Amino acid sequence: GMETDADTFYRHLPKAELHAHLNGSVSFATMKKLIARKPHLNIEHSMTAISSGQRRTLEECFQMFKVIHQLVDSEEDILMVTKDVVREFATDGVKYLELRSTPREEAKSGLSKTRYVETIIEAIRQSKQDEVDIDVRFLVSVDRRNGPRVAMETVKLAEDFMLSSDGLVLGLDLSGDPAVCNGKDMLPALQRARNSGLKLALHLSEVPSQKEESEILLNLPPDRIGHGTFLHPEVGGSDSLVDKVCKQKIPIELCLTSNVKDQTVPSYDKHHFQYWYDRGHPCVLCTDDKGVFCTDLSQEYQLAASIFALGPEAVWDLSHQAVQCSFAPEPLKQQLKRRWAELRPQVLQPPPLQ
Ligand SMILES: CNc1ncnc2c1ncn2[C@@H]1O[C@H](COP(=O)(O)O)[C@@H](O)[C@H]1O
Ligand SMILES: [Zn+2]
Repeated sequence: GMETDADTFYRHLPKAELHAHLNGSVSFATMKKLIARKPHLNIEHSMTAISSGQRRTLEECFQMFKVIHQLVDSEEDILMVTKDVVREFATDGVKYLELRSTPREEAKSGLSKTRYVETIIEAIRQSKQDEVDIDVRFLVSVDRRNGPRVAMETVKLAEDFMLSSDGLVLGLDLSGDPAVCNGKDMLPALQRARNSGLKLALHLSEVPSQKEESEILLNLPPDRIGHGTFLHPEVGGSDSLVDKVCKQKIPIELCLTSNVKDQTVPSYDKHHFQYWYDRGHPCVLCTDDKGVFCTDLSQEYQLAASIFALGPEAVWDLSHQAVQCSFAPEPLKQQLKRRWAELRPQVLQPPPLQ
């Protein structure tokens, strides 16, 4: 449809995306190219994305990732997908992106976990060379489904890349189906990651009844929390969990459309953004899986503003705060903050039309 002034404001607003899973971020255009490469799989776009107004269960979402993984299973695919995703975030006005992905080995295409990460790093470098206007860093994901042994291997892989990637690999993400595997078993791997200087972004309390696990993981503590949907007492969490998060000022990555479409939150206006934002807690709006949930970061900011009645200044402060919550080293944070300051007058007080 037509772009309104509001659309323009949110697209021009400089943004930092801190919670984006690579294979969940594949756009419709890229999906078409992948499906054309592998017609024998008989995959249709409706099997990899939840269009507007539709909902699925979290379980169904994890089925979708399996389908997408069939389509993205070679070095060539990963290179294309990463470059496309980076370019799309840049087009949406994202100036800083922390991309995350689970290293996978694929016997069929001869892909190893090391090559998987190397290929993503190569795609990030190529995007920089092509002068795509965005700084990209990478977090290595641990899929809880694969258990503690693989988690430890993944941490070692992440450590190696942290030291050899010129600062592109900054941290570790714990994700995957929360119904599978107790996060407590991941503790040794996560502790090791933390001790070696990897930043930790952990999916926490994405579903109810993970109180005990969240208590334990919050003691690490993580550097950021993904979702945290069921941490507060009103939804079955506890004061003790909220206290831990608040006292340690652990930023929370909030993904509105993701949570509504996968039905962990009943509706946009009931989203826990409100709870944390009202307490002045650091909140970061993110997309989670822009491909699967058919959204982009501009849309997430626009939704939050309209549902929680945020004015332009408040929206600006949110996007500015996201830089502070990032894992970027201090000089890059300062550079990004200067960028934000330069763009501010154009975005908040656009010059009058000629
Ligand atoms: C919707 N809520 C969510 N909760 C937990 N984990 C999620 C997720 N969305 C995505 N992932 C994690 O990211 C993987 C896909 O990207 P990569 O292959 O790693 O790039 C999924 O398989 C899952 O492990
Ligand atoms: Zn996620």
